[in-house]
Amino acid sequence: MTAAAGTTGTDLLSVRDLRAGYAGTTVLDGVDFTVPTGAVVALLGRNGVGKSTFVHTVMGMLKPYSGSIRVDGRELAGAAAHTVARSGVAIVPQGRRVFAPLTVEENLRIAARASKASRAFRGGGGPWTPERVYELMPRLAERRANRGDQLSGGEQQMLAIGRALLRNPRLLLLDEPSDGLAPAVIDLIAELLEGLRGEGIAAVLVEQDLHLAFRLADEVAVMQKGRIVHRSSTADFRRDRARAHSLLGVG
Ligand SMILES: Nc1ncnc2c1ncn2[C@@H]1O[C@H](COP(=O)(O)OP(=O)(O)OP(=O)(O)O)[C@@H](O)[C@H]1O
Repeated sequence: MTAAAGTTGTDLLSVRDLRAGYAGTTVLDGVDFTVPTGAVVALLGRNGVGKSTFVHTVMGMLKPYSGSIRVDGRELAGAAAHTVARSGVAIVPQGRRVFAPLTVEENLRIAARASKASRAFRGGGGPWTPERVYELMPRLAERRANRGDQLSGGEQQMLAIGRALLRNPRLLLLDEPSDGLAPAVIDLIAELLEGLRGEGIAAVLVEQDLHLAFRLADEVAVMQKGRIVHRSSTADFRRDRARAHSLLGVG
């Protein structure tokens, strides 16, 4: 992932005037959002403003009422999740959601099979395989015979990231990877995600942990009531503490 703030490259993800919600209620109320190719954009905001709803809608897990979602120029609003996945988008869902009764190895093999069946690899540091995931995360290699529900929260998060990588994504949607993890474990996850920067994978990082967001993101966007109300480089956002406080209620 290369530094992106201020770059003039094309946007890998371009979302315009996106409206979505549940059973007729409006949660996303005209979201405009972009991710430059290879960049990491943190999506911040207080609880309940619609961040998870946004990533679910981009992933095709929730159909939007209206608006545009383009990945590499291709319109995907309303497309099914498997079609979005074929376009190179993968999600690491909040709460991890690994297959609890299956081993680490089985979780990874299933993800690898689904990926192989659906599409070809498209660039970067070679296709992801379970072996490559183990190289990146030796902890998972040690636990390969353990069931999903026998893993620690941090190991489950690694497994969820590994499963997403096996989709060979160009764009990762990370929904609160720090959720429920101890600070030392968050640090491990941060190191892992930093290690991916060389792969050229772009990311939307939904995070409540500002330290983690600032450490990983090139740019910051803030959502309030289903709209993006602020966008800047991470460096500018960090400098303007008063603004961060007014937008997020933190100092
Ligand atoms: N499956 C659902 N059905 C109905 N309403 C939902 C559903 N999921 C979320 N909502 C509602 O949509 C709104 C936005 O929720 P969402 O989870 O997207 O917010 P968020 O910014 O990700 O919050 P958090 O940081 O707490 O996860 C909330 O009012 C929530 O109650």
